[in-house]
Parts: sequence; C-alpha cells; structure tokens
Amino acid sequence: MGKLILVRHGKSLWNVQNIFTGWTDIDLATEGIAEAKKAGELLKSNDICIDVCFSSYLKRAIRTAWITLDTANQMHVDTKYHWKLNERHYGAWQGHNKNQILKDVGEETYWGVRRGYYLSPPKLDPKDKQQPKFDAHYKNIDPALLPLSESLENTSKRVVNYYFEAIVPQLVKGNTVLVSAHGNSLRALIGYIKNIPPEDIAHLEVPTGEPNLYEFDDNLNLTEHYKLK
Ligand SMILES: O=C(O)[C@H](O)COP(=O)(O)O
Repeated sequence: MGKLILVRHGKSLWNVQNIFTGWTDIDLATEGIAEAKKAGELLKSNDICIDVCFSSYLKRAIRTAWITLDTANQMHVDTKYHWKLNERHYGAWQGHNKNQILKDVGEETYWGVRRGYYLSPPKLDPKDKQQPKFDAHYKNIDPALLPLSESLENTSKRVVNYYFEAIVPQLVKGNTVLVSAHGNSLRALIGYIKNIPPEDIAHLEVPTGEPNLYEFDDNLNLTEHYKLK
C-alpha cells in the first residue's frame, strides 16, 4: 500500500483575522506561504517523492499544494482538484468574526457546531450570492449536491466518498499521495482513517502547514502515523 501525506493549507488571510471562511475562496497570508514552503522543505529533507497530489477547489489549499511541490522540486507531479475536499461549508457564519459569533450564540452552541460532529451552522439564505451555485467554480456540479451549510458529519460523507473514489485507488497502486486540504475536511478524513468516534472528534485539531504521513496494511488499516520533522 502507498503512503498518504495530509497537509492543511498554510494560514489564510481570514485565519489571521479570525473570520469563519468555509467555502469562501480566501488566499494564503504571508505566514501561510512560509508554512507551505516549510512543508515542501520537509518533503525534501525526508526524501519523499510524491506520485500524485490532490487539492480542494479553494485557492488556499491549491497554492499550498503548488508551493509545497515547488519547494520540494516536484512541480511535475500530477495534481487533481475536487470540491469534495473543500473546507466544511460554514453556512451563514462565513465572513463573520469567530469571537462575534461566540458572543451571539453562546459557548454551548458555538463549540457544539464548531467542533461537534452533528450540528450545522445556520444555512445561507437561499437568495445569498455566496451560495456555491452562483460561483463559477461549481458550474458543472449538480446544484442539489452543493451545501448551504454543513455539519462535520455532512463533510465527512463527501470527503470519505472522495477518498474511496480517487485517493484509495492511488494508494492501492503503491503510490505516495499528497493531499492539501482544510482544517475540517481533514478532521473528517483523519476521523475516518483513525476510526475516531463522533463524541471524541472535538479533541482533534489539525494545525496549518504541518505534513503528516499515514501508512497502511494491505487491508487499508492504519499501521503508522507521524508528523514529518
Ligand atoms: O473555515 C474556517 O473558518 C477555518 O478554516 C476552519 O474553521 P475552524 O477554525 O472552525 O476549524
């Protein structure tokens, strides 16, 4: 079985400003560019040759993949993009300051939605121009599949579906796979790979720009997991 390397994009401009981002297409901050370069240096110093790379449709993850591969001198690597790796859709919380939302909804709702498994933020208004169906990125996707907000459970369904559809076949071929994605799309995927029950998922945090390597046995059970150093 091949090796899987997961990296959360470097810090974005809205990470730095503490704003809920979700599917809003915000670019990397200067600090995030430096984190992506560091991730590429770690691939290089660990002698890791990527066979195939995957990213979401969002530029903070795409740019992280590009900078990481560029820094590792592996710009030739075939890179596939898919909306199913996007960040969890943060619904009507997108574009709002996290501290303000905490004040508005209170601790219990805030943390239940932000770190729990089953709760979703309020949906975008159906007339809201932020809706993915109005965004050219998603013009070829059935609008019925595009969310107006998501719980981690919803995110997990699409991410794990894509994992089996596109990523697992690469691992089965013995390939080394790099995935550049997001805090919550990766929480969903890691939760699945590590078999973390929904009630414990709140404790899983995925820091920006830190590549983690996962190894599997022939039945795709996780055998080893470590952070690249
Ligand atoms: O979408 C966002 O706002 C962040 O990238 C991730 O959200 P989190 O801080 O709740 O994990």
